Amino acid sequence: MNSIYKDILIAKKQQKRLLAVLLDPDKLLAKDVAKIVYKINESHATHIFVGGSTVANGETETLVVEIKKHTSLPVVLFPGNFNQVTYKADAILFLSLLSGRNPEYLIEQQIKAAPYLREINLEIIPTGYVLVNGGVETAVQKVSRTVPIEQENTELITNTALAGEYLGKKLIYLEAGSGAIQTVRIKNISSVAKALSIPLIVGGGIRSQQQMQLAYDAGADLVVIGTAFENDSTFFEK
Ligand SMILES: CC(C)=CCC/C(C)=C/CC/C(C)=C/CC/C(C)=C/COP(=O)(O)OP(=O)(O)O
Ligand SMILES: O=P(O)(O)OC[C@@H](O)CO
Ligand SMILES: [Mg+2]
Repeated sequence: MNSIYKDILIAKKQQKRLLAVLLDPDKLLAKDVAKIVYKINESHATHIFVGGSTVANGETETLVVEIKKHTSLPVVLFPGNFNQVTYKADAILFLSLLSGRNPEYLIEQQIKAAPYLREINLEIIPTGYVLVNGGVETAVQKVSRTVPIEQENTELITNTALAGEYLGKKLIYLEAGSGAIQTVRIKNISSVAKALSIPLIVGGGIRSQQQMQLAYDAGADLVVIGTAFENDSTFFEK
């Protein structure tokens, strides 16, 4: 029970760098799953995240089932909506969008998911989700109808993440948004990492090994790669 979070904590303590590949049920065709997951197995990835900002009912479960046929990596839900919850995954990032002021994504979605989560045996990882300006209007921003925090406002970014920890979140996910032009600035990653004692996830717009290294060096415990691998399945071979 709760082994995925425990493993993240152990990795953090041992200063092991974690890497999640984000697979979007909206974009990945069932026929391509085996090939794609094979590439992930061959890479340094430690986790597979599954989720999207806009995913039709049932698509997430179908994809998770297909992924699990081909890997022993933990499959973690990263849902944009409560309709993406499925017991077929290993864990769920139980997100609350702390940077936004839309009650739907602060608490309503979580209330909608609760009765189903009660019935199933899915590891729940309370996660504070902090969206910063990635230089374009990203899908998360559009769907959630919230304003990201400006990257210049390191203090607000840091205090938001810290408030998440004090609220009892087990992880903070610092996000520039999928396909961001500007990744989360190093200054912001390091400021948040210094303030937190819980593990820090960083994602959004990371497109090179160098950007990954910089994020880890600044204090990210887990880096998420979505678009770069979506666009080039040889990304991790480089
Ligand atoms: C806890 C439960 C059940 C749901 C969480 C609901 C919340 C708070 C969501 C946060 C806001 C949100 C819409 C997050 C989306 C996260 C996500 C999966 C982003 C990936 O975006 P893509 O779908 O890859 O965007 P593109 O299609 O533009 O690449
Ligand atoms: O698709 P990219 O830009 O890699 O972003 C990954 C993830 O942080 C999006 O929520
Ligand atoms: Mg994406």
